[in-house]
Amino acid sequence: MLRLDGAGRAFGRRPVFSGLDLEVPPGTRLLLTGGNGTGKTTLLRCLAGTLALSSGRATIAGRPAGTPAARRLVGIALAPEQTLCGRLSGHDNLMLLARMRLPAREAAAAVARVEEEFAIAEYAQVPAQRCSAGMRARISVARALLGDPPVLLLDEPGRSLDAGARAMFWAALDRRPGLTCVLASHLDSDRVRCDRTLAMPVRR
Ligand SMILES: Nc1ncnc2c1ncn2[C@@H]1O[C@H](COP(=O)(O)OP(=O)(O)OP(=O)(O)O)[C@@H](O)[C@H]1O
Repeated sequence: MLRLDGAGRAFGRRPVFSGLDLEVPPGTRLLLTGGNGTGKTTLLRCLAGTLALSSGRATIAGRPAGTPAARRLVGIALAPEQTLCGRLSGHDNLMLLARMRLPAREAAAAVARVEEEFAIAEYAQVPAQRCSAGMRARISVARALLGDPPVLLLDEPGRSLDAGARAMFWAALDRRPGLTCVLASHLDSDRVRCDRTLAMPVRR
């Protein structure tokens, strides 16, 4: 479902990773681990297509990462507390993406479903800029699931979530067994929820 062939990314002359080969079969949950600055976010951004690789190739179901065909297959929550439109309510943030991803007649039902899954309803009408970091993270992760994309890319989804919200997150993933998921996390509790681990190498 997701593939890297000799993938590398550098900033200036400084490589973050290089020569990375990876194959993630459909339905796999891959955990990215590694200390601060080892390149987890950079790799996720290259898979999402918001950052280009410096070398090699990344594909989503055979489509080059970043192309419209690949982006349509991917749900993204890369900075879960920061990527909402602050002036819009959580509900309107969700509706905005639902309308882009789904036929108009399906958008409201899809939003209602994720609002229920993440218990968002009670603050769904509050502007996102007045929500707490954890509330915004819930909305962002819920948003990534809209339209049931086959691939999910998540950067530390549990960082701001309380224990209950983390349980909701994993339950939502368990309800979607075919989903291919790559997530970066520093939490030991996430390791047992994933099938495979990729430890980003430390560079000096
Ligand atoms: N836009 C950028 N310009 C220059 N260097 C960058 C840029 N973005 C990231 N880097 C560098 O790339 C390296 C990897 O950063 P990245 O954010 O991918 O690490 P990470 O593993 O996600 O870290 P953390 O666990 O702290 O979130 C770091 O050395 C960082 O300074």
